[in-house]
Amino acid sequence: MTSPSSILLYCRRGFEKECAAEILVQTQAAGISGHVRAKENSAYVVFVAHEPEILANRAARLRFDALIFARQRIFASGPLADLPVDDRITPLLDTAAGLQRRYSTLWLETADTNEAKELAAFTRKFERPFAAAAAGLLGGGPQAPRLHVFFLTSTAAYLGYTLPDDSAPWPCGIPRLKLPRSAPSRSTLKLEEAFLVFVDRPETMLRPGMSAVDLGAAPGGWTWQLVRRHIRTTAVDNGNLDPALLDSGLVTHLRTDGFRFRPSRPVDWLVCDMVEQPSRIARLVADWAADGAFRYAVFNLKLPMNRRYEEVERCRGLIEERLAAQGVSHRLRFRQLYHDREEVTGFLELVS
Ligand SMILES: C[S@@+](CC[C@H](N)C(=O)[O-])C[C@H]1O[C@@H](n2cnc3c(N)ncnc32)[C@H](O)[C@@H]1O
Repeated sequence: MTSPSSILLYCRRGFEKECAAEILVQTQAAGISGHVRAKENSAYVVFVAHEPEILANRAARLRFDALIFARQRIFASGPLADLPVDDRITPLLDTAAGLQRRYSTLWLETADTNEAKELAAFTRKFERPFAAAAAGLLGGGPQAPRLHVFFLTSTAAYLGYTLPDDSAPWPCGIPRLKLPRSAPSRSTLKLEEAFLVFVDRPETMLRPGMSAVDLGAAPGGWTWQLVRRHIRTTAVDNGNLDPALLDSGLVTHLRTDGFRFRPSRPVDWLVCDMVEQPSRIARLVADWAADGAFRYAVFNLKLPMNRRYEEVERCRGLIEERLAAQGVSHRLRFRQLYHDREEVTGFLELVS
């Protein structure tokens, strides 16, 4: 078998620098030396390992969940350039057979840019003959690695694999969510995606009858997601809420300052989408957590234009430091969701 030479990461267009910085930090911590190729606005980044065997041996130390800006992370070979137009299949199959014995499924992908999307017609046409030729390699069962071919052009591609329990479960790392007709804002998709990404035990973590506070709730897209799950919600915002939410009987609207409000009793969920300095939001969440005022929190950090990775790490540090001082066990993660723009979403779970 051949070791993958690279780590291919998909990210939001314009966030290549952040994605590159974090994979360098993560690989360095794991003792994997290499360099990064990141072209501005390409929506992907490649970490090239100087010694592929070391990458293969230490890959398990690189948890996908720990990355913030990567939508997907693939252990890859390539790029395979100059694929012959009359037979792209043979070199791709040879490379796939060298990396893993069997795969569960095949995903043909491109970067999330308008230019790359023009390749979609090509990949759609190529998929069927390629899948037929790869049949012997596919069918490895749901836990087997997924085979990814990431086309840069119709004759150049990276080829690699993801492990189902340590990667994003969607092609291109993008969950295709439909905006529900009755939701009061597009923002609703951010919380829906956050639940998909962070909530690993929905039956216990999102139960009907639970309680929540939504800070910066108007017009109500996040509250809508909570109400949909029959969670009693205190929605805090000076702005107006969609009247249909109030009619649900599950929502109390308070026109007050989200930085001053505190519930009289701990709630199950704190969600927060106020437009404010990230460190101010991080301190607020840390304050609530230090008092045990929630079990789970989802909060959005609007990022400044510069030093975005550093800013998220600073916010992480603020929360970690505070909770360490209080001796509060917890799980803290950040992810730039597909529905996030110049922002990332945090998730904090207090562990009893
Ligand atoms: C991005 S919007 C929230 C959208 C909402 N999550 C949704 O899905 O419809 C930000 C909201 O935060 C509110 N906000 C900003 N600062 C606030 C504060 N200090 N207290 C309460 N609400 C605040 C604004 O009034 C605004 O409605």
